[in-house]
Amino acid sequence: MSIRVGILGATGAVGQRLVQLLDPHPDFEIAALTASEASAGRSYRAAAKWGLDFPIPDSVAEMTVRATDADEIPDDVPLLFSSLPSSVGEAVEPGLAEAGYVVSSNSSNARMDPDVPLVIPEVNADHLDLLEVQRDERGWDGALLKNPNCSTITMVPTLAALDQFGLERVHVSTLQAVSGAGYSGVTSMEILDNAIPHIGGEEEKMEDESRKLLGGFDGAELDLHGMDVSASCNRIATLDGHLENVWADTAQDVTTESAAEAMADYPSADLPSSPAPLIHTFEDPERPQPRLDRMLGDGMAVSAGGFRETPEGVQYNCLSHNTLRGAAGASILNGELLAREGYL
Ligand SMILES: NC(=O)C1=CN([C@@H]2O[C@H](COP(=O)(O)OP(=O)(O)OC[C@H]3O[C@@H](n4cnc5c(N)ncnc54)[C@H](OP(=O)(O)O)[C@@H]3O)[C@@H](O)[C@H]2O)C=CC1
Ligand SMILES: N[C@@H](CC(=O)OP(=O)(O)O)C(=O)O
Repeated sequence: MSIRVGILGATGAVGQRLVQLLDPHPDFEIAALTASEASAGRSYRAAAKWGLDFPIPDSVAEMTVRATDADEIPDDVPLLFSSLPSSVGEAVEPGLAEAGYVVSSNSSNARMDPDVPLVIPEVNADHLDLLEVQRDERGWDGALLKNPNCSTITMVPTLAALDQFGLERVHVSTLQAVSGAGYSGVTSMEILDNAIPHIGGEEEKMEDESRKLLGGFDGAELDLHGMDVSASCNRIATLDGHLENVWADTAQDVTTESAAEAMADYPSADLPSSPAPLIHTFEDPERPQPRLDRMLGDGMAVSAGGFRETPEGVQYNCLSHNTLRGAAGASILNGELLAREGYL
């Protein structure tokens, strides 16, 4: 039987991707859509400025958008996917968890809170049990689970594959698509014929979140991974797909072949939205590219190529679809994990 789910921030860039991935989904059925007060009471068709290259699914087009408020969401909708602006997420997500909803959130608030699991199911599914600590500490019937930032999600599976060589330092420079800034984030006058060498807060998120994701969990507390991470984030004029240049310094010697093999062999998760293989590796040094490779694994795979040995480790490029694997698909994968592990 499918689980009834809600989408918070359903009219936005990520909310629309959630609609796309949930219509249909083997485990979930869309039962509620929320957005701001300006959209509440309108049909989804009228409220959403639909930006995907296929029609709004019939199942949601005439659904009435609700305000993002616990009183507006039916009690028989146990799981909420949240893609709200982080300031709104910060204001409403704890109240929803306290009211008994399990919230699988893509928004950046609370990602580094010590009792909030930050999860990529293929990398650190064991961190999910931090929810027991969260429920004990906060007295919640519901729960709050986060997926990481889209640039972090692109890089971390490749780092998880390399950690067998002893990761010590990581440098990363990103080339991020405009969809990452949301529909109103970057104007055409700012980005066409241009590149913007800074994305506010993004560097710090990559540096902190990757250490939490690759950290250890002993059943009570999380330890951050000991590697140093240094990031430089750049916006370029692609629509979807974040490309990243990574330098990984390792304690043990790593060859281009062993790095590529570790990534190609890195396992996917036994969940409906986890692609196999998780990481596509290319021998062609000109791949991966955003336009050619962002839809690998239905937009849920990571790809990597351009492997080169360096004096300290290995350098390579990696890519994933920022609004699918990096946002909506990441929250849904976490929802699938919550269902499998009995949290719903
Ligand atoms: N785009 C991306 O690639 C990624 C985005 N994210 C994160 O996901 C979240 C959403 O991003 P994105 O979809 O791009 O943003 P958008 O601006 O496109 O959408 C924001 C959504 O939140 C709703 N909203 C805005 N203000 C309020 C409010 N006060 N109360 C309730 N709902 C509100 C909007 O509703 P309305 O239409 O009514 O205004 C809309 O549904 C953000 O936290 C972002 O940082 C994370 C990773 C990647
Ligand atoms: N900042 C990212 C997208 C994003 O919203 O990230 P976060 O989920 O950490 O707020 C980008 O610009 O591509």
